Amino acid sequence: MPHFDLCVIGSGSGNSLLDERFNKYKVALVDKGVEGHFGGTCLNVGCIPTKMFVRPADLAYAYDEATRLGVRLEPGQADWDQIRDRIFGRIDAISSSGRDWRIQNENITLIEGEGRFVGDHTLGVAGGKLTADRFVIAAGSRPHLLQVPGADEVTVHTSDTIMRLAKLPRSMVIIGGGFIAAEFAHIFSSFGVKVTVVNRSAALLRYEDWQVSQRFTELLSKRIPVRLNQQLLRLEPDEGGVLVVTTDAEGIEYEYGAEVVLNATGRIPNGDLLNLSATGVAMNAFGYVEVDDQQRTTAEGIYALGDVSSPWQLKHVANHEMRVVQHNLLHPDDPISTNHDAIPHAVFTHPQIASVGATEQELQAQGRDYVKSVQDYGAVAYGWAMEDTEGFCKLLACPHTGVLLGAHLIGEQASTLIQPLIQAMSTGLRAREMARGQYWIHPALTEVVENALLALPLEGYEREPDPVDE
Ligand SMILES: Cc1cc2nc3c(=O)[nH]c(=O)nc-3n(C[C@H](O)[C@H](O)[C@H](O)COP(=O)(O)OP(=O)(O)OC[C@H]3O[C@@H](n4cnc5c(N)ncnc54)[C@H](O)[C@@H]3O)c2cc1C
Ligand SMILES: NC(=O)c1ccc[n+]([C@@H]2O[C@H](COP(=O)([O-])OP(=O)(O)OC[C@H]3O[C@@H](n4cnc5c(N)ncnc54)[C@H](O)[C@@H]3O)[C@@H](O)[C@H]2O)c1
Repeated sequence: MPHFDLCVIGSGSGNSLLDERFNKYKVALVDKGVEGHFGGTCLNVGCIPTKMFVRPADLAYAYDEATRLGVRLEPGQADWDQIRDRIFGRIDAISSSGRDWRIQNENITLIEGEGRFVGDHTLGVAGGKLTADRFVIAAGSRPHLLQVPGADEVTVHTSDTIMRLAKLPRSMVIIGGGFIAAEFAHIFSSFGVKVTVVNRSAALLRYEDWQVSQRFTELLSKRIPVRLNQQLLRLEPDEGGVLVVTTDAEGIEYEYGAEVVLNATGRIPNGDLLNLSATGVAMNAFGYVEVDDQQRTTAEGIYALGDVSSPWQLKHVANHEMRVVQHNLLHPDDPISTNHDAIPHAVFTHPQIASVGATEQELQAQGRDYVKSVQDYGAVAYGWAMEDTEGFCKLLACPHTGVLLGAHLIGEQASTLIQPLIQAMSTGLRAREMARGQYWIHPALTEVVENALLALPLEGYEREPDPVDE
């Protein structure tokens, strides 16, 4: 049985861990692949391809905005084959050169297969077994599969398969109302597909701040049919596609037919498939591998990181945890801890959404003192240029200290505009010092952030009058 200094399970963030500082270690990298590809979710079926589809979708959808601003463009025609092949032509090449590089590394043995613990520090994989002094479990998560009658009898796509469709369908039902549903609803409807979103709860993106969730639900509902409060009953084959059958709270049944169905009902951490108890690694009640602030599991010498142990299920969180594990493996006598404060996220739909810190409903549930401000994009000069009627920046702060508690944006470039607010929350910079301690470029869209900061009704500060002539 081969023995290694270190075994890493998963070629996503786990693969990034193995830089040249690990050259002195004998390493096994075990990976079962995502849809047959090396390199994990983000590269192959996650962040990167989705955003590469969002960009052409934004351009196709810009036709609407251009018309509103007096520019006559032709309605967008998406060349699906060209877009898909351009995106995966680039991504698949990165994945396969990453795999080739690992095969060439003298100190690393790439073992392609599904690993499962069979004993203490012992992994069964590819028909054999290996042992290692240390393990890093970076096994990620997988799409939650629908457990309703008929789900096995029809083709149900997930984010793993939907981006490689052979042709653009005429119609699509998306089941779910979270990140993946929001992003693909924008992508496919911009490309001319008749999309219907069918969601179980009463609002889309319901974990966002309530005002953002409400605004997004309203905006997407103006664009495409959005059906809320729908309990999924069954799936049936239908002429040329699939019939999605649901029921509402009154028990009335509804049928939604489409050429293609996309299941976007969440992701499940992969720890349950690893037989972790064989090596003494515990999972929590939500199915995540239990880790402490140094990313150590309950078993000596075994670390976990990313989606398998992290409820945020975000790539920048997986990367941060990877760097902590990397340091702690290399410097066991001087370990560092993860910092899970002020974790931001963005949803790359239309309009974009970005958020950091607490939502208003969370602050209310915690019974915390807070003040808020909500500034419309349309109230600043760049927002006038855009004739924007949709976007806003909402800030929540401690009324006594001015420390920011949460920031939530919906609108153009929200994922970029939020960065100074993330920095303020990470460094403890207070709202008034942030607003008045630096220049804000005029008339950039960032003025919406400046104005939201100044509009917070903080103790000890008078509200500045709104500028009348800038
Ligand atoms: C459609 C989509 C869009 C996303 N967009 C964003 C975004 O815009 N921004 C963002 O921050 N996050 C986004 N995410 C989330 C992000 O992709 C994940 O949080 C991140 O990739 C998790 O990285 P990881 O290293 O934990 O796991 P992964 O990258 O999933 O790597 C896990 C690897 O382990 C392998 N594996 C699993 N079990 C075993 C086993 N038993 N034996 C051997 N190998 C195994 C898998 O095959 C896989 O290669 C998106 C996710 C999806 C699905
Ligand atoms: N931009 C990003 O950062 C990004 C993009 C995509 C995915 N991700 C990550 O991937 C994770 C998974 O995304 P997701 O959208 O699948 O999950 P999610 O948890 O965001 O949303 C799941 C949705 O499915 C609904 N749902 C669950 N079961 C259902 C059922 N039986 N019938 C109808 N609706 C049902 C839920 O109400 C919810 O709206 C996200 O949590 C996120 O961390 C991130």
